[in-house]
Amino acid sequence: MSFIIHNNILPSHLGKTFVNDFSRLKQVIISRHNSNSQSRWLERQWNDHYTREAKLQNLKSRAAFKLIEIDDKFHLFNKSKTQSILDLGFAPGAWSQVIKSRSSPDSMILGVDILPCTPPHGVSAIQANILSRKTHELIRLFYSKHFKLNTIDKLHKNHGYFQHMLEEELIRLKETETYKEVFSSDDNSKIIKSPIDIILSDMYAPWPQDFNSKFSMNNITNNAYIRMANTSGLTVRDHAHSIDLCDAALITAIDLLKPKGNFVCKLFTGNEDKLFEKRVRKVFQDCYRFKPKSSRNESKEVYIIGLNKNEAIDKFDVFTT
Ligand SMILES: C[S@@+](CC[C@H](N)C(=O)[O-])C[C@H]1O[C@@H](n2cnc3c(N)ncnc32)[C@H](O)[C@@H]1O
Repeated sequence: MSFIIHNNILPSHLGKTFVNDFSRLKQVIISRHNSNSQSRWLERQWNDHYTREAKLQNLKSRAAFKLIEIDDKFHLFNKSKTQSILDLGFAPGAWSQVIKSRSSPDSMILGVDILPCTPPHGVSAIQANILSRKTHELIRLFYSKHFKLNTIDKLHKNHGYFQHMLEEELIRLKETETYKEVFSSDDNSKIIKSPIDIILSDMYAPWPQDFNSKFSMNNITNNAYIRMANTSGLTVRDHAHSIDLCDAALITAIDLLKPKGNFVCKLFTGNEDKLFEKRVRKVFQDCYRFKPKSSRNESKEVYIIGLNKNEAIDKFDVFTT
């Protein structure tokens, strides 16, 4: 079914080519970028141990090592247990690669990103904005085994589904007898209200788009981003934007995570981060703040880990006190 998208990992010869041509490529690329800040950024990337290691291991980005460190410490993924795992802001897909390699083959892994991106092999993906309530409904549908979405339409098998297509699909689904039977039935056992074991969010400013892609100037994508990035002053904006996305991830966890489920959320620190941590403490029995070694010292990012979601949560209480 085309709602589930598979792609293939880079052919292994690409890794070898990368190593052989490494120095030459470095010179060419750095010399093409005149501005000091661009050159400094590129220089840092080339010299960074984790960036090089990610290339060698065919990982989509160095972000993979942050999740590896988080999992080594908090033991989220289980190879011998089927888990439902949601990766928010999954593009370009390094975390999804780690999740896939550390979880059981039967686990259901869904990536959600506002940008179009083909997920790693064995991972499913939708292109949608997590700030939209409809996205939550679609995620719930995905994990509900009662539905097989889009069995015929293969139009977007390489790029995922755009939000409006998913919404059209949802409207169409609501008319079907199966939907009415499951979601309007008094038999609660059929409804999987909170189907997910682990929710991870590494969301932040959209990953640069592939400008050769026909989707690169897609308005649906860019409008949503512009709406979110509406504060002034860079550090303040980074923090405010990050808190908005963290709250969106926390609401997703309140709505869709099973009791005892676990949560990981990237946060750019600032004057509101203690408040966010306080909110996480109301939802989970245990809450930790973790800075992986692979996260650069100069970066303001930290990861908030919520373990063992509480049974009953009063959303109003979480967000008002
Ligand atoms: C730092 S990247 C994630 C990297 C990813 N964890 C990996 O390992 O490859 C942050 C992602 O969050 C996504 N994002 C930002 N806002 C979003 C939103 N409102 N809904 C869904 N995804 C969003 C961006 O498009 C971007 O791809």
